[in-house]
This record gives sequence, C-alpha cells and structure tokens, in this order.
Amino acid sequence: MASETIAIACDHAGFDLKETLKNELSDRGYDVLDLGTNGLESVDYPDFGIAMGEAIASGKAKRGVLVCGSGIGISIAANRNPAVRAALCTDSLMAKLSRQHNDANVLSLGARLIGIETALDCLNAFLNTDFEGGRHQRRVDKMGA
Ligand SMILES: O=C(CO)[C@H](O)[C@H](O)[C@H](O)COP(=O)(O)O
Repeated sequence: MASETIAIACDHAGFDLKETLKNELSDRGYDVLDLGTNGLESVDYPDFGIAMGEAIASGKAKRGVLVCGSGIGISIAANRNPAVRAALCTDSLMAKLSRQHNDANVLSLGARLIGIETALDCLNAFLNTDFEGGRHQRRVDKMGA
C-alpha cells in the first residue's frame, strides 16, 4: 500500500520545528511534501499558508502541518482556502478534538509558544484520531457549504 503524503509548510519562525516534524513524519513512513520555507531568512507566512491551501485543494496531500511563530497567521492564510480546515493547537487534546469534532485536515503549531514534546504530542493526536461524524458531520458540512 502506498504511504500517505503529508504536506508541511512554515515561515522562518517555524523552520526549525518544521524540520523536526518532517523527520518525524518520514520516520513514521509518511511521504512528506515540503512546501518551504527552507531556512531562517525572514519570509511572509501568507505565502506558505496559501501554498498549503493549494496542496490540499489539488489533492497533492489530504492532510498537512503548518508552523509559524504563533501558528496564527499561517493558519488564517491557509483557512482562506475552502478546502482547508486548519486547527491551531497548543496541546494534544486540542489536536484530538480538532479531528474528532472538526475533521481538521491541517494542524497548525506555534514554534515560539510550544516545545518539541508538545508539538510531537499534537502531531501524534492529529495523525491518529478519527473524525467522529454524526452530529459533527452536519456542522462540518455547513462550513463547506
Ligand atoms: O503569524 C504570526 C503571528 O500571528 C507568526 O508568529 C509569524 O511567525 C510572526 O509574525 C513572524 O514574526 P517576525 O517578527 O517577522 O519573526
């Protein structure tokens, strides 16, 4: 069976954490679609949030991970694409609920706000929690309408 592709993108503030998460995803057997940025030089998070939106909308990846300093700006940018349900999470319960209730397809993290262990906990919950459907499906449908 082909492995799933996970898209990943960041700005300069999220670069180090993005590299850590990219390695973690590869170690877990995922194919990683790295949308940049690829260094510490200052860049603009909307460019990378928009790239994530395009990767999800085109089907190049079904799920993605975003990182900026706070996780806020890059998730706002990605969520402007109707195909994206990006959830900014600061702990694993938020990541779990974003999957169970919101069918989040993009996890957004703030590299200046959380440590690596919390980020990995969030990633784990995001990857391994199923959407519950039922009443939540109706609400997710309304967001996509
Ligand atoms: O979008 C953000 C804040 O909502 C991110 O934290 C950015 O990474 C941050 O704004 C970048 O700030 P910098 O001072 O240009 O490094």
